[in-house]
Amino acid sequence: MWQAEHVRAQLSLLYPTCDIRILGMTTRGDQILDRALSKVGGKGLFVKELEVAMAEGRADLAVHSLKDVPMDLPEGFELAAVLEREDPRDAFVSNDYASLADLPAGAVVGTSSLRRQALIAARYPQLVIKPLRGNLDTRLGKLDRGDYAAIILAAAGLKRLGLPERIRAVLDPADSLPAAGQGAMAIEILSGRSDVDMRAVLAPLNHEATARAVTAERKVSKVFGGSCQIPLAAFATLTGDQMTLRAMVGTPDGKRFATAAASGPADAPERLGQQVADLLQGQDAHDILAECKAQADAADA
Ligand SMILES: NCc1[nH]cc(CCC(=O)O)c1CC(=O)O
Repeated sequence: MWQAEHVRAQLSLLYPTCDIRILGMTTRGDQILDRALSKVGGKGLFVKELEVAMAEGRADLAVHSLKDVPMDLPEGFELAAVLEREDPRDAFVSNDYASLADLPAGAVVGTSSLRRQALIAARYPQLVIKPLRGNLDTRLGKLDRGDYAAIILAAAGLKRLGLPERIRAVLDPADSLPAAGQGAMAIEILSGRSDVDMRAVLAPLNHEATARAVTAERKVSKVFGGSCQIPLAAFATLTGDQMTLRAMVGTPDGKRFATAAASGPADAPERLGQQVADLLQGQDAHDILAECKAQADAADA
């Protein structure tokens, strides 16, 4: 809702005579809270209902966290704008400890993200990772109740909701490489409407540097099937007209990783994404993916 309000405010400034209303919606991703997203089957868990609303003419655009948007949208939909990125990093949140390194052996860390789980297990094998789902308030509530010694959240969500003081430490991307698209919002529309050029309407909201970075990141994710079922990270940074992209795939237990990085012209983000994905494939990414599947099957059994 914060994100929708943010877009509405920007559009109101651009188009003061336009009446912009928010149609609040709940998605399957919001409703199913007893399972990790990696275990809830299907793609687009946070976007499908919004697409249905657009297809039925009840909404003209949908505001998403880009991290939750599938790499391939259903036929007839497209992303019209990517907004300037908020902090892309993961945040360490705790009432008692200052950082992951501070936690005693056996301390319980909350996250339902396979990526965060793998990264923590690799660096801090003495910690215990337990699932944590729900919106931000729910997750913070569970921490405050004492269910966890610490939890890991996206810094972007905490900052947007005015809770930056809950961040005890931001995780350095070198230790905890962000998910593709983390911290960025995207606006989705129906393609090819004849009555109004929505792309042109929304173009002023597009942030070109962010759009390029996330295009490279999402390309890596796409090559690996673009799902929440494997620990995958991809993070691009821009310096002038050059882009550097780093990515990793690993196993949920944190025992195996493939990592890769490359730089290239910022105006060819897909090529850079493919290049980094190829570098990952050149390592034992294939084996790692097979092992992810084995670990998921074992966890389900
Ligand atoms: N469905 C999970 C999700 N999707 C986007 C964000 C955070 C906000 C962002 O990345 O823009 C989160 C929560 C989290 O990672 O803690």
